[in-house]
Amino acid sequence: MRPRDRLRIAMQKSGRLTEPALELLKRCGLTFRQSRDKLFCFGEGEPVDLLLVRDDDIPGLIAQGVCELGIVGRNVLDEFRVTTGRDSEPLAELRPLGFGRCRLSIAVPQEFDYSEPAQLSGRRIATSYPGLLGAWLREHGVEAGVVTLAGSVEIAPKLGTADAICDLVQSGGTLVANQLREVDVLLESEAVLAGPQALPADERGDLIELLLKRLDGVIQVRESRLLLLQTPRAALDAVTRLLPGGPQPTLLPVAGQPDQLMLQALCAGEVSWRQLEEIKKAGAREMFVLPVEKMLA
Ligand SMILES: Nc1ncnc2c1ncn2[C@@H]1O[C@H](COP(=O)(O)OP(=O)(O)OP(=O)(O)O)[C@@H](O)[C@H]1O
Ligand SMILES: O=P(O)(O)OC[C@H]1O[C@H](OP(=O)(O)OP(=O)(O)O)[C@H](O)[C@@H]1O
Ligand SMILES: [Mg+2]
Repeated sequence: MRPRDRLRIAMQKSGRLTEPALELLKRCGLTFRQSRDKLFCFGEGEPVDLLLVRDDDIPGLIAQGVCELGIVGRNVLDEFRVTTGRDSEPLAELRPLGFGRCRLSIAVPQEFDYSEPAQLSGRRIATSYPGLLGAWLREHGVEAGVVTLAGSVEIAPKLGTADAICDLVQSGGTLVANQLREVDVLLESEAVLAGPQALPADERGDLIELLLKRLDGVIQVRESRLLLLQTPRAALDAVTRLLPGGPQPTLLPVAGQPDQLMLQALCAGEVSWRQLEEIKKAGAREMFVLPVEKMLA
């Protein structure tokens, strides 16, 4: 029997999600003793250990109870749930983590005049996600051939083994390089924390709760920006209306300029150049957008 008082988290051993996942766990106060070429890393501070595996294995490891949590792309988690029929089973997406963003899309050769899914009827579609693709085709009442490939899916149309593909897209560079065009999105994906719908009724449940609280704090701070600006009192209403969401701004007087105010606002996300330009048009100036390192309300 394995001890029930330590938690195991599975994550990708080597790939796109490895560095950001480790960084996130570190920010949550978790550090690990073993070197990264090992499969198992013993947690130093908290009783939380790491399993370093292929990302495709993560949902199965959680479902089998080998580990309690996993950091994995939503694309991999949902593919597992669809193909194993574990949609309603207690394998849940506990938190979106905000990195590894990409989408699972249908792409066709440039010359394919695509306007709707029905045009895929009778065609062959190459993919590494037969479960998600099959579900999408059924949903749209399309009968198409699904050609399952482990990788290099984008080459299939050129080789004549498929008429279209269903693959991950981020910048779109891979599609352009292969004269393909993205025409439909099946799934918006990012790394997620996967785990049990119902927490284990032992120490591990308490640990998961603690970790989720820390994670929420870390994610909130990571996505927060502090906006500082100066505005004439007369423009305050207009400027305030344009501020990206968040709590009420703090206002401070500006020494020697009674008609001016210094405004400080915590924004719950990126502040774009476009938003800044709009705020400036409303009368603000001396604008600064600062990242937030730590926050204790
Ligand atoms: N171009 C991309 N940009 C951003 N995120 C991506 C991109 N491609 C894939 N991802 C996300 O990152 C996850 C891991 O991608 P990676 O290419 O490292 O996986 P892999 O080759 O399947 O690795 P493994 O060896 O663990 O099986 C994907 O499942 C997806 O969620
Ligand atoms: O839209 P883009 O920014 O081009 O990204 C999409 C590509 O990234 C991933 O492949 P990856 O680069 O991991 O190559 P691999 O699957 O061959 O390992 C994915 O499978 C796509 O091919
Ligand atoms: Mg993989």
